[in-house]
Amino acid sequence: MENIIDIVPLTEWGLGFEFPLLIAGPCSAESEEQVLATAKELAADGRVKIFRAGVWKPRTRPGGFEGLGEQALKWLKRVKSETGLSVAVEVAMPQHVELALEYAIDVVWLGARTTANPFLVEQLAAALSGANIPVLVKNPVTPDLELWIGSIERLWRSGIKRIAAIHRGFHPYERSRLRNIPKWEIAIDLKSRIPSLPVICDPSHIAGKANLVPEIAQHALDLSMDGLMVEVHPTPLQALSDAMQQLTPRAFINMIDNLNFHFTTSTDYRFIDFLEQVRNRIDSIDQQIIELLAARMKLVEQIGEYKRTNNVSIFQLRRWENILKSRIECGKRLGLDEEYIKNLLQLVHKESIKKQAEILRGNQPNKKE
Ligand SMILES: C=C(O[C@@H]1C=C(C(=O)O)C=C[C@H]1O)C(=O)O
Repeated sequence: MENIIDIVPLTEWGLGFEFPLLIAGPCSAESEEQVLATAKELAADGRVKIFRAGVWKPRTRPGGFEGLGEQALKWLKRVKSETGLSVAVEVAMPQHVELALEYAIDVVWLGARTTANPFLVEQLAAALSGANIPVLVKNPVTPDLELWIGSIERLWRSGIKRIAAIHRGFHPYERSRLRNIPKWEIAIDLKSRIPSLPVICDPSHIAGKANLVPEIAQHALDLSMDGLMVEVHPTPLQALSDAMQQLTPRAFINMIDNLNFHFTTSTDYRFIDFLEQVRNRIDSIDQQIIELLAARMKLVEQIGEYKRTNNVSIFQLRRWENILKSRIECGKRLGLDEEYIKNLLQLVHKESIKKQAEILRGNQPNKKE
């Protein structure tokens, strides 16, 4: 991957954005009244900076409401002039980009199905390259970080420097409490891979149900996400798309009032001192964990040598079951989650099997083949 280091921070996008960036609006633009009423209520509150509305809707199955296209872009132009909000739409084809630019749309986003298609992203990147317009990139439907980064990279290579990612969760296949599996670790990994990239959370698509949206939005803020994109509709249950997950403007404003917006860090010297002291202790514990893992591996190697001499197989089911059971019980007594201990031990066991396999094949452990 090329080093993407020059993405413009949100606050310098020139559209009056503050941190965290709040984007809200209906899933789909359905009528001029619906669009304007929602935008006016959001604008009056003052915290939302971008009004979103889908005008081209890529539907999973044919026959659903596919958006009103150019007609709806005219309404968004009115939103802009009457409320001062910036306006954003999803684009999925180069023709969409052309029309969006013609109607002076301020920001566009690529949807989850588009991000997953490198040919399409390449075409969109070409269509957007001279436009000097910010582009938001939703994660692909599948939990594939490389594909997400690939789309961002394609846009960036075509000269777009105002880019943000939108984390909208991943397809769960089976029914779950949430509509999409968040897999927060992927959003965190993206942030570590491209530190200058703002990552915005879309709690509406992760939650799938209006009453779960605030919980997801709070979690995103707890993880230092740079903004929220939320679906807001004046009468959600009558919405032509995503009826279950949209909030009324009132409910949205209420949610924002009650969210805990954290600072990314603190300049208070007591906080800095405290953090440093505790982090020093964590550093020392991590050092000990690694030393203990190395000592454990030495013993595993001894067993491996002995198994080789005595022609005994590497994997020992009974012993492994006992280890899992006793360590999980021990962890539970100390307040540690069963799944956490299990995952950790599986990692340790996998590595010790690998080491013993090397020994059995006659290779020196640690020696490169
Ligand atoms: C080390 C051994 O070999 C394997 C590795 C184990 C471990 O890492 O603790 C446990 C059981 C075996 O599957 C052993 O037999 O004790």
